[in-house]
Formats: sequence, C-alpha cells, structure tokens
Amino acid sequence: SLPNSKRYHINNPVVGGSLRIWSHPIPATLPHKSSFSRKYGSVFTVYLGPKKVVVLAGYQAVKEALVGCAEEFGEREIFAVHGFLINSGIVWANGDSWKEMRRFALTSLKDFGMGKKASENKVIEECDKLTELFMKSDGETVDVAQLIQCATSNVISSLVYGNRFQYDDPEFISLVNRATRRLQLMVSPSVQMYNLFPRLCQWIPNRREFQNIDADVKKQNLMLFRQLKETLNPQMCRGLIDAFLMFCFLQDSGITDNHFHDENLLKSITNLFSAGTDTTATTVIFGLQLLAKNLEIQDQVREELNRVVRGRQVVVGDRKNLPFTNAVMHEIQRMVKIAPMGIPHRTAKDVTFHGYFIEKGTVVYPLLASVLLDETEWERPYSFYPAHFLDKDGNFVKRDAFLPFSAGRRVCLGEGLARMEVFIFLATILQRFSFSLPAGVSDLNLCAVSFKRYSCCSENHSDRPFSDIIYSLQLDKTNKPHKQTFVLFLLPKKRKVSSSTYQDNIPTSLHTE
Ligand code: HEM
Repeated sequence: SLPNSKRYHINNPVVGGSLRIWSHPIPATLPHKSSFSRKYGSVFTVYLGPKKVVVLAGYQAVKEALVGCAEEFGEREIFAVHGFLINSGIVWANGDSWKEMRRFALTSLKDFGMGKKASENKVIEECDKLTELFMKSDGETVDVAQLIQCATSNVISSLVYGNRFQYDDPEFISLVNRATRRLQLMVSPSVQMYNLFPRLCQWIPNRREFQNIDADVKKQNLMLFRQLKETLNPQMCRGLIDAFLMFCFLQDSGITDNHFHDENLLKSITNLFSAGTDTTATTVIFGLQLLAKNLEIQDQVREELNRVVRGRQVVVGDRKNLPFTNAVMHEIQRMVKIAPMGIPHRTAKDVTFHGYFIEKGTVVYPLLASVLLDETEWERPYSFYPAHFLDKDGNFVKRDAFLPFSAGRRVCLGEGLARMEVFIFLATILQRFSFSLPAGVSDLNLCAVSFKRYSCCSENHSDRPFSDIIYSLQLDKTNKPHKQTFVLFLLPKKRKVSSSTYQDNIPTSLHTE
C-alpha cells in the first residue's frame, strides 16, 4: 500500500469488514449512522478479507470520482462467482467487449423504443394487464407484489425477446424466479465469502446453486434463441435478440468484429433481465408502501392526477404538468435507495484522488445511499419529503444529488426506461386504487423494506415463492423486527379496508376508488 493512502483494518481479521459492509442493514447505515465516514472522511479504505476497497461517501466524492474521473473509476470489479476469466455481457464486463455490448444494447433498445413512444406503449400495455388482474380478483386476495414483479419483467421481455408472456406461463415464471433467486444468492453472505476466498470456499452450497441457476438460465435462453432464430425475418426486428442475431449474421459474412457471439448475447440478456426487473418492481412496491403510510401525500397525488389527467391513461408527456406527482416519484426513488452501495467499480489506472494515491485495479464502492441521504444536500434526508423536489411555487426542481442510477461511464443503462416505468406504473395504479395500512398498524419499518433484498438471502429459502421472499416486509411497531411479515394484498373492489389475516402475515389493504 502506498504511503499516502489512508488505511484501516476493520475488526474481524479473517473477513475484515466484508460481512458488515454487505449484510443487512449495514449498507444503509454505513455512510451516515456508522462512524466510518464521520471519522475517516469521504474517501477511506477498508479491507474485505484480503481485498483492499476504497469507499466513496457523500455526493461530492461520488460525483467527482464517477463523473470527474470517469475513465479512472470506470471499470467494474468482477466477482469470483461470475468467473474471473469471463468477460461477457454488460454488467460484469470491461474493456472493448463491455463497450461494444453496452453500445449495442443502448442503440437497439432505443430503436425498439427505450425512452420513445414504442416502449411507452409497452409499459402502458403491461400496466393495463396488471390493473385488469387487480380488478378481476374480486373477492380474492392477490399478491400485488408478485404481479408487479411479473409486469416489470414483461416490459424487459417485450424489449429483448419481442413478446410478453402470460403471467401464469411456466416458462415465464421460471425465468422470473431464477432471476430473483440468482440475485438473492449473489448478495448472500456465503457467496460473498466465496468471492473473497474462492479456493477455500468451493464447497459452499449457495455458490453451487448460483452456478446451477446460471446453467439453467443458459439452457432456457438457448432454447428461446433457437426459436427466435428459426423465425427470424430481417425485414421485421422483434427485439434486441433479433438485432443481435442479425449482427451475428453480418459477422459470419465478415462485416463486424468478434464480440457478437452467443456468450455475449446470453450474458447481456441475463443482465438486462436481472438489472431491469427487480429494481423497478421494488421501487414501485416500496412507493405504494410509503404512500400507504403517508395518506395525505397519496391523496394529493390522486387529486393532481384527477385534475390534470382526468380519467385518461397517464403518459410520460404528462409529467411536466404533474409537478407534485413527479416530486413524489423522485422522493420515492431517493428513499428506496435501490443500490445503496452501487455496483462495485474498479480503477482502470493509477489515480490520485482527494490527495490519496489509489493504484490501478483497486476495488471502489461508490456509496449511493450516502449521496441520496447526504446531510449537506438534502433538507430532511431521512424523511419522506417530496418538497425536496419542489420550489416555493410548487414547480418541480431537479436536484444534483439525486443519483439513484449512479453516474459516469457505468451509469444505469436502463435509466430512461426505469424512470418511465416507475412514473407510469405508479401513476396509473394510483389513479385506479388507493392504499392504506391495515387497522391497528400505525407504522411500517420502511428501512426493512428497502434492504429486505439483502436480509432475505439466508440459505434456505429456495422452496418459497419468490414474491414471498423478496417483498415480505417486517412490521415494526416497536422499532424491533417482529416475527410477523407483511405482504401487500389486493382486497376485493369496494370492500372496506380491513386487517384480515393471511396465515401469520398481516396484510395491508388495497381497494378500488
Ligand atoms: C429503478 C430502477 C433502476 C435503478 C435504481 C437502477 C440502478 C442502477 C445502478 C445504481 C447501476 C450501477 C451503476 C454503476 O455501476 O455505477 C445500474 C447498472 C445497470 N443497470 Fe440499472 N437500475 C434500474 C433499472 C434498470 C433497467 C430497467 C435496466 C434495463 C433496461 C437496467 C440495466 C442496467 C445495466 C445493464 C447496468 C450495468 C451498466 C454497466 O455496467 O455498464 N437498470 N443500474
């Protein structure tokens, strides 16, 4: 280690701070409530087992690194579980292959409408199907979270495969379940341990399960690719896979470079599916829960929607006329902190940053939660306060420290699509339904909600349905986690809000307006 880098070992001599940094709910608290950044400043080093990690905390440090030194901080750290030698796809790749795949995905998703009318239509179509299912469930309870998860998956499916699936299609259910389980495994403590000590931890069952899922996903996708290949029509590009297959065809004719191979297609599709499904679904569900807790804000959103949009379908173009709704959506995204620690970066070259020398190849964690909760940027960082995004006249204002999608070279590839989805899904659902907490429940531990993804990855959930795992929430009346879990359910139309129980869960309620 070089002389002028700050260097701190954290407690455990074997795994260092790895488990403390990664596990629930430390990611939320690391930058603010722990003493780390208060004590060591906005750039500090921790050792995760043998691995040196530079942590960036707060808006200034994160922005200066990811935007100001975009190239230096622009590589991705690849984990052992993804295979060190594999450099394919978009999320877990670097160099020319990453550049080519990212450019290709962005251009083709744009061509099929990302940020444009065509994808807006896909989101609206999915939203209609979703609310139709809510309505249809007259008399029955419905797991709203599961349906929302299917809806966001289907938006990605339409863009990549060129068609949506029925929610009860076994092919689709297994695609969604695998993506979800894969994510849970990836953040599980034992897989993190494997990433630190791959040779010693070969035996870890979660590592094997992760790689078995990868093998199944590969098999399933290769079958879907084969079907698409058989029906490929160069005159009619159905989605990203068709576009890729056409590039491969050009490659066979010697026209393009060699990054267009099956492995890159497979990994890119898996990346888009997993990066684009759970993130958006969790944001929408978290938003509904925040609004169930903040009824006045929910009513204000509905009032604005009724006044401006009236009964018709909300479209992205309405956003500029809906400043309060827009502010609420932004505040939901700020509060949910989907990727509290970002996705780990790595330095592409030696760099001197904030006076510290950081050598090429050092792992870097840009703590996005520390940006979204930065006490020097937000008036009320820990409260749900839509006024963060409103001026004194009620107009929408952008905020620099709003970086849920990160920034710089690795900024979320799906930002445009995700923003559109969150806006249309939430606004349409709120036009048609209202949400409230069950009788007798006055508060939800919303902190547990956003980090459930991290806490629910204990080793033995594989036999439970995915929505149960991902979206079951801990109720917290006393500020201590209860055993009871909470799932958002749909109650029959026009039925009074009640606190009916479901097994040992306490559902919140959703009823039609
Ligand atoms: C609310 C929803 C979403 C949030 C908050 C979110 C956030 C993020 C964040 C924080 C990163 C890491 C950026 C970095 O490394 O600095 C990321 C990367 C990525 N996201 Fe998203 N994302 C969302 C939705 C989506 C969607 C819908 C898609 C797909 C269309 C997507 C595709 C990706 C990809 C491919 C990457 C990797 C980019 C790269 O390494 O070059 N995301 N996202």
